[in-house]
Amino acid sequence: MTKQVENNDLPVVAITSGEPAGIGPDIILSALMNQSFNARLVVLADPDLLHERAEQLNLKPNWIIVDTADKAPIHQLGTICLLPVKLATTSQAGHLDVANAPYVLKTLEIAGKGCLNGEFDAIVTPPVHKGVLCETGVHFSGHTEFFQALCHSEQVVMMLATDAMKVALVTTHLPLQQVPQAITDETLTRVIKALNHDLKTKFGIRSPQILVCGLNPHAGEDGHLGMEEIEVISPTLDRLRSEGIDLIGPLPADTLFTAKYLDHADCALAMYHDQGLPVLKYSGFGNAVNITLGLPIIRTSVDHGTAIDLAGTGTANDGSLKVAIQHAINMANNAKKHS
Ligand SMILES: NC(=O)c1ccc[n+]([C@@H]2O[C@H](COP(=O)([O-])OP(=O)(O)OC[C@H]3O[C@@H](n4cnc5c(N)ncnc54)[C@H](O)[C@@H]3O)[C@@H](O)[C@H]2O)c1
Ligand SMILES: N[C@H](C(=O)O)[C@H](O)COP(=O)(O)O
Repeated sequence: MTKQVENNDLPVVAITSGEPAGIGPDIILSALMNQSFNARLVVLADPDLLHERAEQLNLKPNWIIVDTADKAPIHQLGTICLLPVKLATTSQAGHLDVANAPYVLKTLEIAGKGCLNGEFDAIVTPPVHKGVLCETGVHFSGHTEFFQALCHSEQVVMMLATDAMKVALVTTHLPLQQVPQAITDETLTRVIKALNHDLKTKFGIRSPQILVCGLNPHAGEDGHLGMEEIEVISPTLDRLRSEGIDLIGPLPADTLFTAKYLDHADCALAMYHDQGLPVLKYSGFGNAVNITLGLPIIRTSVDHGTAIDLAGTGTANDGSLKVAIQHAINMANNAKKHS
């Protein structure tokens, strides 16, 4: 009886399979066989895909198949609990096939809707291949934007985190050419408010200090190297400071990511994807988590892509997936405590 109560108290975490031809299946198998998690983990995948990849990698997990998430047991080392979703066609490691794009999207949809209706407490997403999903004719920018649309969230924020630093982005998967127009007072305000809110609520930081990058080299060099800092970023930061948010910047991005600043702040906010993420990945690739802030649900992911070149070889590092699963569990436990 006691056991039953404990079981039901633990969060149910959906883990999607990601791109079936990539390393998603490999790292799911390896992470769940090598680390135990105090949660009920449900992998949304085609059982044949996982069985075949396990065979290819010479792994022999104990399989549990459930038809509903509530039947998922507490994770045990070496056990994989599957909620079946059928592939459209057999998938071969290392060979992308657009025919399986609807399968990938289906797993995300089941996870997202299941989280919204309370079936799952959190979602962890191994990597998808954006290019092959776009080949269906429907543009797919990333999980971040997919779950934003699914949850009808006005503003989401992509944040990647290691033990050493957190880096959030104002714009996400946007062509570089479109970035300057996207840095508006309205967007910056929404992003900073969502970031500040979630640093408090999801990370328990009472008064977060956020370092904000400039957009241009040397934060515009007093307008000689670009006007966005003077015309948009500084006035927005000044207004938000007057509302009580602890913001430093805009700082030149090339020196913001140094101990002098990072040691005293809680998060860095970069204006675009490749301004912030290379620094984070250089410092912690393989051990970072990607968290979508601003959603009504909990969603974490890995810090790497599909690594098609490594699928089925047994050489993919599962470190980031383990971190992503643990973060999802922590956040779900935290949310349960405060609900
Ligand atoms: N969370 C996600 O869904 C996610 C994240 C990043 C990239 N992607 C997508 O993945 C696809 C491929 O992207 P990419 O080639 O730019 O990046 P990638 O991360 O797949 O590969 C970059 C390099 O890192 C290596 N690598 C990646 N993950 C590794 C791991 N776990 N262990 C060891 N080595 C690893 C690869 O072999 C490759 O050399 C793209 O479609 C991209 O959009 C998805
Ligand atoms: N920008 C992420 C990264 O570089 O790691 C990655 O593309 C995943 O993004 P989504 O979580 O939106 O799929």
